[in-house]
Amino acid sequence: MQFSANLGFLWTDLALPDAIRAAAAAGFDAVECHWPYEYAPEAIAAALAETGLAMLGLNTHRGQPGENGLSAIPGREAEARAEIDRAIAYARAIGCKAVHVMAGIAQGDAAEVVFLANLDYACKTAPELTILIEPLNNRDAPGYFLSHSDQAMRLIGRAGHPNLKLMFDCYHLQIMDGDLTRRLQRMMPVIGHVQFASVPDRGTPDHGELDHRHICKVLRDLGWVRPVGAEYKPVGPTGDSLGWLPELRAI
Ligand SMILES: O=C(O)[C@@H](O)C(=O)CO
Ligand SMILES: [Mg+2]
Repeated sequence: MQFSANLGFLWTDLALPDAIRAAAAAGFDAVECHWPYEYAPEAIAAALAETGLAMLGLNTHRGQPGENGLSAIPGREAEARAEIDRAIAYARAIGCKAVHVMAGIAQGDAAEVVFLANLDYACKTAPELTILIEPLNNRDAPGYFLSHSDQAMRLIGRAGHPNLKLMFDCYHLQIMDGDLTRRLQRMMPVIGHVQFASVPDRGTPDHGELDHRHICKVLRDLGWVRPVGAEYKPVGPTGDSLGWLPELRAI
């Protein structure tokens, strides 16, 4: 298996270009991030070129403090699309192939209509990119519009864009939906990226209620060859948290 270091959680003590270098030195196959916007894209592109790593994904901006994205919020369409444009431009500038469009805190039919319209805009604006949507668990992200994988599947079906995919984060989906083996098998055709962390503490993928060796074997048997996102919160220095990597890499 191959792994991508999620630099939203790993090496957060370092500036993003140095975090990319640290991930390369630790043996990761790729990197991904959340919100890189405080860094000039040239600095990120240079670190990626220097290390040979790809940046697999980045997120649209969350909005004001306390917000968690704008794309499903009625009345905020102009801001949401400006953030989609900004994320797409940034992704293009650094050669990143996926943008996670964050829905925001909203509920109901009007939110769904707005989210679908904004996803349509993102998919048409950047047909060469993968546009990701990610169900988040409602303990960490109360009120977030998208919290179940079946809900995401319905939205992807209704949107009808081949570049709209599911971010299958095993951590969130174990909390919200469970049955991850069958869910991975069933949803594989529309999965654009996979992430994981232990449940319930969002720590290293070597303890807790999820067996990550099993998850990796399921992914391997389904023909998944892309790096899986290590999106966990290390307790101490990131470099001291990588004991899981050799065993899962050997699967
Ligand atoms: O799981 C997460 O929290 C992230 O993948 C994300 O993009 C939203 O914060
Ligand atoms: Mg995630």
